[in-house]
Amino acid sequence: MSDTGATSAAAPPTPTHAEHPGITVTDVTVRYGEVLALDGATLTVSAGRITGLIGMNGSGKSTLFKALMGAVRPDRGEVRLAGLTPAMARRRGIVGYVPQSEAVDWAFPVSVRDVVMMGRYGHLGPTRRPRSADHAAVAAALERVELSEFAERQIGQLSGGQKKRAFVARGIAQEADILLLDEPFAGVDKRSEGTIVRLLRELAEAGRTILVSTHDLHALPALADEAALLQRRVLFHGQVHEALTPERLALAFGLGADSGLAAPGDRGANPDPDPANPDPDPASAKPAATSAPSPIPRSNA
Ligand SMILES: Nc1ncnc2c1ncn2[C@@H]1O[C@H](COP(=O)(O)OP(=O)(O)OP(=O)(O)O)[C@@H](O)[C@H]1O
Repeated sequence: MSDTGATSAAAPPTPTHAEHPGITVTDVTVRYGEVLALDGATLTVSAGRITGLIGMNGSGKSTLFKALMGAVRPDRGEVRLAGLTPAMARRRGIVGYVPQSEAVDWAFPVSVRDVVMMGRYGHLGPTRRPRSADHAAVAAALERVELSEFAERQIGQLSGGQKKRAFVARGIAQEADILLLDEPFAGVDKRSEGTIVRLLRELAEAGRTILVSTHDLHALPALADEAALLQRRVLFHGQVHEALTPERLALAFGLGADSGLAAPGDRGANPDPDPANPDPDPASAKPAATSAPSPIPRSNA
């Protein structure tokens, strides 16, 4: 664990797959014209761990995912997935991606089964036709996310949570070593959230490397082993309960430490969330009833 700002300048040599099967982001800077989206971001995600990536709107979370998927090329620095460049990792089917809902054309005429089958493309033989093993893998993935009965539905006709589960099933069918999930809980009902959290924990225990961006700090202790606070660069990376202190959250969300922004573990002092805003976005959250800097207990310890 570390407050990583001080260490980001020293770029370590690129690890090989054998040395590091997870994700390494080394001193990555990304600009969109005049906009500096990432500024020397450095992060290591170990295999078998789930890391929550948290930061306010515009802090660079999606840009980091795009860099990991090779959709944007860093101006400086490098990313490696299992020691490979994004293009190589994608070609080898090592990395699975659950995109933000806004990034998907839900009107596209594909069924839920088709979407999950996309995860099998890297496994198809020269004929590019799915074989019985591929159909079986898709059926098993659909069952794991509890979507078997929706398999033939057009993907856009699912609820927000079901759509996310369909993309998680795609990653499961792909058997990807590394899973990237951009805001998997946005617009998701509690049942879907619970299903996704449980599945990701199972996948991590099976050795997968998982990076999840989320605004839902309350989901984080049950979900993640570690948390990384992003504000163009990684301000802190360590145990979840160490990241979710009022001081560190204030740093990441650009508020004064005395703003009253409470860590999820402080919920006990305010057990009934505002029914109009049950899962407040911390960037816009009104001050909670307590500002006591008590670290939260990890429920996955
Ligand atoms: N294609 C683009 N062209 C120009 N600026 C962009 C582009 N994409 C993102 N940005 C800017 O880069 C910064 C980082 O954006 P990014 O989408 O990575 O943030 P984010 O943390 O994912 O935000 P959110 O939580 O709102 O999804 C923002 O200032 C954003 O306006």
